[in-house]
Amino acid sequence: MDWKAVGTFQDILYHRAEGIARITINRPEVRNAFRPQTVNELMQAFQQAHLDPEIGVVILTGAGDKAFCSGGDQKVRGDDGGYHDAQGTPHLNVLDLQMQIRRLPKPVVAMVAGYAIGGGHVLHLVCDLTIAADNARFGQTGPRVGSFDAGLGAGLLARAVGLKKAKEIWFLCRQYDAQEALSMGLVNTVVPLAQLEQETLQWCHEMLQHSPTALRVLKAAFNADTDGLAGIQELAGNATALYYMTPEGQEGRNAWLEKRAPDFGKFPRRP
Ligand SMILES: CC(C)(COP(=O)(O)OP(=O)(O)OC[C@H]1O[C@@H](n2cnc3c(N)ncnc32)[C@H](O)[C@@H]1OP(=O)(O)O)[C@@H](O)C(=O)NCCC(=O)NCCSC(=O)CCC(=O)c1ccccc1C(=O)O
Repeated sequence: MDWKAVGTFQDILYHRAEGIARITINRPEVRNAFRPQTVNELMQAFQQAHLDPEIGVVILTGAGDKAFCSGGDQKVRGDDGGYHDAQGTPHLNVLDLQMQIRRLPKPVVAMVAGYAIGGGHVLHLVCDLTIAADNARFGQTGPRVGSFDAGLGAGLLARAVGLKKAKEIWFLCRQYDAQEALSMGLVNTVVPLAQLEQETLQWCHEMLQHSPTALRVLKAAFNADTDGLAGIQELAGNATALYYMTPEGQEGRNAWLEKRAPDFGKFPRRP
């Protein structure tokens, strides 16, 4: 793959090639923990991938082979309700990033080598697919380090692995290896570390062969019940976009622009 770097970031890397965007958390010295700067840059990169018509699939990964992401950077966690940015302002913006990944109308694949822990574990969870290296380790640490994600981190985990297992993961704060993660339905496949990128790209290329609209609507459908009315809004937005592409939808707009009554009678009432 002839990856091309895009943009200038401090905490992440953004590459694109052959219809795939690869977004890398680039703080290996702290096992790719995220601070507000990291989350802001991730949100910029995901927005770029969202708007880029040449991108059909997005990979989220971490730099190096020791960690995908170790969650919120505990060294900048303040006492005032969040993680401090360079100005000392507290943030909890990883929740916006989680929703942005879910609302991005293209498949997002977590490519996990090493630790996916704490908020980093939730990040892989909110991705559509997870390809794990055989050295991957998964777990939540919140109750041990004075934190919890009672939103998607709890609810989505329960949907993925079942309620009892999700409670075990959160209440005991154990770590699980890649094979255990596979057997509980937390990841899609496990491959030797040396084959991680190749395997992930293979999955991406397979998805790129398929109808982008079908993948887009399916993703919205899979998220709709978990996200409640906001999920239905996302799913329904696809219906509106498709309706705008029909002569029937266009007749309403054209009639209004032409200052005449719309003629919807010519459109069939399909059974
Ligand atoms: C990940 C480990 C298991 C890796 O262990 P190991 O390989 O032995 O490496 P270490 O020697 O421990 O670490 C190397 C180096 O990295 C630093 N580091 C590791 N993780 C972090 C981190 N999360 N923050 C800051 N720094 C980190 C470590 O200190 C070392 O550096 P030194 O200079 O040598 O000290 C292990 O490292 C580990 O267990 N890490 C901590 C995992 C953890 O507990 N993460 C935080 C969980 S809480 C969270 O993620 C918040 C989620 C959240 O953001 C959120 C949740 C709900 C609502 C809102 C929000 C929100 O928006 O904030």
